[in-house]
Amino acid sequence: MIQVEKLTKVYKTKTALSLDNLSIQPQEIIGLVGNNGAGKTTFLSLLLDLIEASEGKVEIKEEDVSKTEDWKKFTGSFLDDTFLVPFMTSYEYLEFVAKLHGWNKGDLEDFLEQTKNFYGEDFISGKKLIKDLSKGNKNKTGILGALIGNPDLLILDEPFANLDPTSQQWLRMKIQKLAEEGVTAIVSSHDLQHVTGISTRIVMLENGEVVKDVENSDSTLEELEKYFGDKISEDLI
Ligand SMILES: Nc1ncnc2c1ncn2[C@@H]1O[C@H](COP(=O)(O)OP(=O)(O)OP(=O)(O)O)[C@@H](O)[C@H]1O
Repeated sequence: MIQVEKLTKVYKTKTALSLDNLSIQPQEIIGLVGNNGAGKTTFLSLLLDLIEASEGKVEIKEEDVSKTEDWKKFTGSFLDDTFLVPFMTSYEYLEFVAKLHGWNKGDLEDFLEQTKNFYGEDFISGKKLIKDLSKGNKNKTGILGALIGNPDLLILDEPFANLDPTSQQWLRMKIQKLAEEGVTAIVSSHDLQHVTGISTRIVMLENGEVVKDVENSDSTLEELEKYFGDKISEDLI
């Protein structure tokens, strides 16, 4: 599904990302982990051609993302608020995204019925503009937008942040169900419980490099907690 070749992003003198080769197969759920500044968002932004690589390339279904547009039709993503339109209501935004995917009003209504356990509180049909929503409801709007169009590839940056417990659970179940149906997902998260709860594979970044790339197993959560915990010096607490 995704092939990354010698991908580098340098900001002035800072190398934010330096990946050798990385292949992601269909139906994998990649959990992307790493401390603040590790390069997760930079990686996801390069996958989505939102920033220009200093070197190397990303191919999605054998198409160079920086040279073609076709991959955008089957890729759903939400990285941050910049994906949203602040002066629209959530419904207007989702209607706009639905139209881009060729959905009619009925398709959108069916989708909103299907996802109502996720957005729970009925902010979708309210008059509040996106700019005035809570962080969690902004995130819900963006995640719903990423799911519209039945993507083959789903890319989400910190999707569990600011979500209520019901929405977090729903999203975990949804991502796993989508993978069973053939979707490939890349999900970055600082929440090790969530990320190990859904992923088939964990990719860990540190200083822009892959320092761990392992199949997710019963022991992975404990190993990750130890890895990150070991960075703490007890005498500095
Ligand atoms: N536009 C930019 N200009 C300069 N440096 C940047 C820019 N964007 C990111 N960086 C730097 O690149 C490095 C990787 O940042 P990135 O946002 O990808 O990390 P991250 O793993 O997503 O972090 P977090 O968990 O805090 O979201 C950091 O050192 C960051 O300061």
